[in-house]
Amino acid sequence: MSMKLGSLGCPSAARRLAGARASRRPCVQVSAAVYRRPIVLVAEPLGEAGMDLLASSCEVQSAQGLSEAELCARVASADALIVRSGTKVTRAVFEASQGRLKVVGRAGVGVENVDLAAATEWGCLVVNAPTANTVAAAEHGIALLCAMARNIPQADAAVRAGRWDRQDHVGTSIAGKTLAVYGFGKVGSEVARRAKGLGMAVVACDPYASQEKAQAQGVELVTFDDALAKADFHSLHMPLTPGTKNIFSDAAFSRMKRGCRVINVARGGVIDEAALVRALDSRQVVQAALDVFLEEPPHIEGHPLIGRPDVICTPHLGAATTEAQEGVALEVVGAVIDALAGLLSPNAVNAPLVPREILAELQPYIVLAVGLGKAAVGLVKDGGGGFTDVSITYTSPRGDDLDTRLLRAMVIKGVLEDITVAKVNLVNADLLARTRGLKLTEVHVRAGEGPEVLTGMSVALGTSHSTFSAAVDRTGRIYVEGKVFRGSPFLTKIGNFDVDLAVAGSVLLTRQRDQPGIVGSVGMALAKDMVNISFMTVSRTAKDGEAIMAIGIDSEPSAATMGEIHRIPGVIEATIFKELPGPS
Ligand SMILES: NC(=O)c1ccc[n+]([C@@H]2O[C@H](COP(=O)([O-])OP(=O)(O)OC[C@H]3O[C@@H](n4cnc5c(N)ncnc54)[C@H](O)[C@@H]3O)[C@@H](O)[C@H]2O)c1
Ligand SMILES: O=C(O)[C@H](O)COP(=O)(O)O
Repeated sequence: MSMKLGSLGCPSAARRLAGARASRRPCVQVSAAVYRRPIVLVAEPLGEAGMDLLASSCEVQSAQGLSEAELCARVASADALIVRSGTKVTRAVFEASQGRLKVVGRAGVGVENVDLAAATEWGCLVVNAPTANTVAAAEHGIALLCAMARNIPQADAAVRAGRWDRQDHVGTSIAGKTLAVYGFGKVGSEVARRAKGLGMAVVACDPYASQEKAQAQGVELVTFDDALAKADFHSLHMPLTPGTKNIFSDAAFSRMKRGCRVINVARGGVIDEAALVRALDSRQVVQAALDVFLEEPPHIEGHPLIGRPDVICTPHLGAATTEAQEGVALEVVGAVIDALAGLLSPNAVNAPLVPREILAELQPYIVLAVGLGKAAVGLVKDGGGGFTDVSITYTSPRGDDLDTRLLRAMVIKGVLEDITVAKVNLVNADLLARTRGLKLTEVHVRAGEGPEVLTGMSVALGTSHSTFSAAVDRTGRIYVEGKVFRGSPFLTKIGNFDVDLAVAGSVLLTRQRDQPGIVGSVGMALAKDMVNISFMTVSRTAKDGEAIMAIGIDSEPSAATMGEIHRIPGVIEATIFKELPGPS
C-alpha cells in the first residue's frame, strides 16, 4: 500500500524544501519530478534481488566502509542512500547533501543510526524494512541459546587449537528448562514457538501483549519479577525505549535464579553491561550470549564482556541470513523506489502527516491524540494480560462529520511507538494496529458549537491492570481524557479524577488522602533528589476525601525517591508519565 504524497496535499517540492531550510522546521517532501535515472548510493551489502530491482530503475553506486567524510562527499551527488546498521547517517551527511538526498533506506528494522530530525529538516524521507528479518533474528536467538548451553564456540576453538578436551566442555541440557522471553512481539513470539519445540517451558514477560496471543501459543504471561525468578534462560526481545533502557540492571540480575543464562539479540542498551559483568563475576549469571552491544562496533580490546570464557559474542548477526537479506533488500528497495516516484510507503519512518498549513491548525489536537495514547499505555502494569481493546471518543461540534483518520493514527502512534519497534504514520497506522491485534472503537459525540475541531477526546484501554489504580474508570478500563484549551493540549481526566495537566514533559502522579503536609513532603523528597518541579496541580474528590496531585518534573526521580514518596503517610499510590509529547 502506498499513498501519493500529492494526495496529502503537499505543496511543491521546491517550495517545501526552501521553507524547511529557511525555517529549520520539520517538513518532509519527496520530489516526484526526478527526470533522469535517480542515483542511489548503496553503502552496505544488500541482497542481490534488491540490487537487481534497484538497477531496473536507478543508477546504482556501491561503496562500502565509507568514513563519515567519504559518505558526505558521495551523498552530494546521490538522490537516495541505502544502509544497514553499520553506517551512521548523521546530520553532517544531510548537510553535505544540501537537500539532494530525497530518501534514506534502512535495510532492516532499527533506525537508531539515522539522524531522523536532521533528515526531516532537510526534506529527506527515511524508510525501513521492519518485517523481513524477524525469523532470522529468532533463529539466531535459538542458535545462541544452543551454542551457549553446549559450549560450541569454546569447544570448536579448542579442537582448532589441537586439543580434544571432552571434559572441559560439558554443557547443560535445555529440554525441561524454563525460558523467559522478554518482549512477546514479532521476534519474541517466534523464539517462544521454537523453544517449545525444543522441549522448554516458556514464560513471556510483555506488559502489553494480550493473553489471547500468549494462550494461542501455549505460553504463560508473567510479570517481570516472576520471569526473573522462574527462568533458567532469559532471552531479550524488547525494543530499546526510555522504559527498557538498562532494564537488566544489578537489581534485575540479583532477582534472577542463581546460575541462570542470558541471551541478547535485541539491543545492547537494554542491558546495563557493567551490571552484567558483575553478575557474571559473582556467578549469579553463569553464561551470556550477546549479539548486540551498547556501542557498535564495540571497542573489542579490553571490552569487559568480549573474550570472557563465559560469554559468547556475535557481531550483530541476527538478521544475517541470505534469505533475510534478500527479504529486507526487496522490502527497502520497493520503499525507496516508491519514495523517489513521490509515493509514500507504509515503511516510511518520518512521514509527512498533513500539509503544513493544515498541520498548524491541527497541531495541538495531534499532540493531544499522541499524548492520550502515550499516557494510557504508560499506565499499563505488567502481568495483567496486556490489552487489545482501544476505544477513542471524539467530542466535537462536527459529530459524525469529523474526519478522524489523522487523530486515530496519532492515538495509535502514541500507543505503539513507546512499546514496539513500529514507526507509525498516516498510511500504516490502521495496518499496524490490526497486525498488533488491536481492536479500535471510535465513538462520536456531538457537543459544543463553532469552528473547533474537537471539544474533547478520550482514550480507554481494555485493561484494569494499571500502575496507578485511580486511572481505571468505573467500567474497568484505563481511561484518560483531554482537550485543547487556548491552543494548548491538556489532560483533563485520569480514571474518574479531574486533572489539569499540560501535555508536555514528564509528570509524577500521586493519589493521597486530602490532608495537610503531603504536597510539602513530596516536594522535599524531589528536592533532595535534585528533581526540579515545573508545575504542580492538586484536585480532590471531596474535602477530606482523596486527591490526585500532578507534578511536572524536569528529570526522573530515583527508585529510592519513588520509594520514599510511596512511604509518605497519606500517599496511596504514585507513578510517572515519561515524556508526554508536547508541542514542537
Ligand atoms: N539482532 C538483530 O539483528 C535484530 C534483528 C531484528 C530485530 N532486532 C531487535 O529485536 C527486538 C524485537 O524486535 P520485534 O520486531 O520483535 O519488535 P516488536 O515491536 O514486534 O516487539 C517488541 C515487543 O516488546 C514488548 N515490550 C515493550 N516494552 C516492554 C517491556 N518493558 N518489557 C517486556 N516487553 C516489552 C512490546 O509489547 C512488543 O510486543 C528489537 O529490539 C529489535 O530492534 C534485532
Ligand atoms: O534493526 C535490524 O533490522 C537488525 O538489528 C539488523 O541490523 P543489520 O541490518 O545491520 O544487520
